[in-house]
Amino acid sequence: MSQDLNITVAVRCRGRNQREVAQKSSIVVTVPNVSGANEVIINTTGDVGIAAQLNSKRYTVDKVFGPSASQSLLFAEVAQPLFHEFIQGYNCTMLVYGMTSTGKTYTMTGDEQLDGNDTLSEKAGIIPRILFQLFDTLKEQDLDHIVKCSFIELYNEELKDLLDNDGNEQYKKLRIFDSTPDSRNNSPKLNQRNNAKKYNYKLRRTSMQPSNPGASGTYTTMAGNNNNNNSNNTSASMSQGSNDNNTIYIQNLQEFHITSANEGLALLQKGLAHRQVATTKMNDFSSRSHTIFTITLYKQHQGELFRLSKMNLVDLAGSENISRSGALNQRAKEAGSINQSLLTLGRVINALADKSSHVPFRESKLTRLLQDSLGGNTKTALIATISPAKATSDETCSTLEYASKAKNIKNKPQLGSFVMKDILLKNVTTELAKLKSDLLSTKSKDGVFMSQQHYKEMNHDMENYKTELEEAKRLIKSLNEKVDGLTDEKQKLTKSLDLQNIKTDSLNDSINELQEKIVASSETENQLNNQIVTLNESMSSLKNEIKAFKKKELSIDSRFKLILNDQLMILKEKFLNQLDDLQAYDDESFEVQPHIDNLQKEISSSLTILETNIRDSYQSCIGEFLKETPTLFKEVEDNVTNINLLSTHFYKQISENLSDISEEYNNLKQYLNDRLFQNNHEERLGNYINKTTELMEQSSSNLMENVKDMVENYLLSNKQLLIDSMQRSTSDIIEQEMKLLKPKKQKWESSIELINRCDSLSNTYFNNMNNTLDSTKGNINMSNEKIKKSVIKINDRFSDQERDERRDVITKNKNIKDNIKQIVEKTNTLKSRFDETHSLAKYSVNEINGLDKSIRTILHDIEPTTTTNIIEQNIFLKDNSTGMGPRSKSPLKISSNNLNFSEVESNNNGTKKRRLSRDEIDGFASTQK
Ligand SMILES: Nc1ncnc2c1ncn2[C@@H]1O[C@H](COP(=O)(O)OP(=O)(O)OP(=O)(O)O)[C@@H](O)[C@H]1O
Repeated sequence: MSQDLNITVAVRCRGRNQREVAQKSSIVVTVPNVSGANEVIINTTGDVGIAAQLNSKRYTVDKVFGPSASQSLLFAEVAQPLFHEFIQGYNCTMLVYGMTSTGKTYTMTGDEQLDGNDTLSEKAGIIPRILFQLFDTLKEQDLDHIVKCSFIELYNEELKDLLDNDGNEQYKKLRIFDSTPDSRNNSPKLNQRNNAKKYNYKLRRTSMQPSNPGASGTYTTMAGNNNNNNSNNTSASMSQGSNDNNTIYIQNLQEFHITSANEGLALLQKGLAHRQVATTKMNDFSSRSHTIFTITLYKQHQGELFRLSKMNLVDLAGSENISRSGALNQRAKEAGSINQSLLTLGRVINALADKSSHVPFRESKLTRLLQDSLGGNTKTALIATISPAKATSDETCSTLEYASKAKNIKNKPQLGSFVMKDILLKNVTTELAKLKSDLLSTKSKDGVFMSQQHYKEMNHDMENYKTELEEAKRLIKSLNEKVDGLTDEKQKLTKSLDLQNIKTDSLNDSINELQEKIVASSETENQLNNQIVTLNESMSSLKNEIKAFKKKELSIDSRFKLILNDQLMILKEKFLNQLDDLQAYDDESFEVQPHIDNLQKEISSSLTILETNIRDSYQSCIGEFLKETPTLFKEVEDNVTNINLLSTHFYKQISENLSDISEEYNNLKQYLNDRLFQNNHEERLGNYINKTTELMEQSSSNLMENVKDMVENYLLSNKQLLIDSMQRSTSDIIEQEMKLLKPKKQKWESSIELINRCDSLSNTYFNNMNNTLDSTKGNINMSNEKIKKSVIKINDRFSDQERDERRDVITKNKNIKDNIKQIVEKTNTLKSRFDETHSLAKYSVNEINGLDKSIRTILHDIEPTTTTNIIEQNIFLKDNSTGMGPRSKSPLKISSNNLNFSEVESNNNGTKKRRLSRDEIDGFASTQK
């Protein structure tokens, strides 16, 4: 007779997670740090002190575990006792229940991976630990045994075998059946089950093949207690509550025979991989389904007798507050389904706790599956997981409510049924034989040896497979066609992509070329700038040299003026003085004409040489100017021409490049329009590309236009700037120079006029002097004649004696003597004066030579420079054009041939000579200044 036993209820409270810490959600749950209490206190009011104690809610359970409770502690305290029952032959169920993200999966499964030494990690949950404990215990007990596993999922009220899938998504549909003994007897399905006729014939590649008995049967019970001891154990009825004979069966559920904990772990991992998990606001890996991992144990009891027991390990999906979890669409649907099934579970718990006459097991699949575990024949433990945070205190209260209620549920645990070894063996052998036979038949293709039912099922399966195969073939064909089409398209696209790549490459090349050209252009531009700088420097040096030249010119001018004026004045003064002296001897005459002629010649030749020298110096100076100026101007002109040429070349190159680019763009556009995406089904893409191309083209051409305009404007403005600045500076300089030169020229011209006037005055002076000398000579000759005639008369008058006497008389005649003496003295004085005049004239010639030398030195000092030549040439060229150029003949019209030093005022007698008045001399000097 079985004893009623309460469900064991434990509460596990984790620490606050990162989200709760981030939300600054305070801790409202009081639990021991590790374990040791059986009460959970929750203060939802926010009171402190005694008020808090009074107003807090208290929930009593069997065991309470705090945040520091380890997985091993939980296993030891809650799972291990139940495991012992299981190994004794009891059917056991362990459930984890609680709000989402409170640690249900962590508690039930935890870290299921093995470390390098094939041992479990500290974080391993209950299932891995049970598997290891089981095989360790079986090994210790050294009893014959068979262990099998199954893994089911309840997702959105749909049952799924998590171990069924073998790489494809086709799951066999699982169906729940429950039957009374009557229905079992009458049910064809039950008959099938009883006869162990239904097997899953799917061959397994691993050692974990579904094994008979029961394990591979189509019908599997959730509870191992089987009232029908004669059965082959593929069916097990389980007593539940008052209805002992109500049993749950799951059609098509597969069980896998395992021989080690590792194999069980592998199955667990495989099933978990297929479980519905999603990320929610509350949990990154939230389980969206309920799962049940079942371990079935056939353990040798006594002799040939084996005991069947089952351990159901249930990980429920978490209840969640949809508004808080932020679930939408699929997640919201899942949450609705989860909450619905949990609500039913809660009602079942309530009904069982309240010992209600009606327990709503059938209201959800979850409660139907757990029918035997809650109030049935199993030993059950429930672990309620909670969070300590205030944010979830409502859900925590609700969980604790159910947990404390569940504590009141009483089960009637029963030992599992016995199975005879021979039956087990027989079933296994039969199954093996069938499998072998099927295998052999298949291999030899000489027929089929199987039951009618099996054959029908096979046929049915075959038909299904055929249909599936046909569908698959059709699918493959259509997929192949699609693949072909896609391959063609891919090839076309690849080709066009290649072409496009080539075009892109060439475009890139063009762009690179253009960039190089732009770089070259910028270099040219730099060169131009440098040339402009050099030109500017030349201009400034030219200005400086012009300034220096002007200075020199001024100094030459002043020195020349000074020398010319002074020397000429001195010369004239001397001549005039001598003329005065000469005129003092009015009536005297002697032979001075040859000296005067010589002197005249010498002075004339000196003046001619002086004139020639001055003219030569001036002409050589001007010649230097004229020679050098064109060179510089030619250089400047060449530079400007070069700049022009370079600019034109650069502009031409840029224009060519721009037209190349524009052509490339046109080609690309043409190509994009004509060749790319011709397929109609790509129309939208084509339109889009065309639009994009147009936009690209538009923006590119805009860009190019901008660049072109910019470069063009830049070049033009540069060119214009250069020309303007050249023109401005040149014309400024020319203008300035012309302005400065104009008075100079006038002065030069006036000085030349003065020299000419001086020349004519000299000529007059010389003529006068000649005339004076001629008349003096005439007077002297006349005096001579008179003397001669007087002597002849005297001679004629007296004889020789008389002549002697007369001579004596004459000699004696003091007057005559004195007269002759006077005449001789005068003649000597005149002669000496002439000598003096001659030497003075010589001195004057020397002076003039000195003057000539000074002028030469001054002119030699002027080093004609290129820049002055430029300006001079420019000026003279300009003057030529305006009729202001240099005279073809020297302006110095000094004629030495007609050089006269005195002006003779010819009166009618031709004897009266006039001296130049002092006023005339002063007037001449002032004009010279
Ligand atoms: N006691 C604990 N100690 C350490 N970490 C824990 C504990 N409980 C839960 N966690 C961690 O909290 C996270 C959520 O846990 P878990 O996924 O097990 O919650 P759940 O209740 O199964 O949630 P859901 O119902 O959404 O599936 C996991 O990262 C888990 O490792």
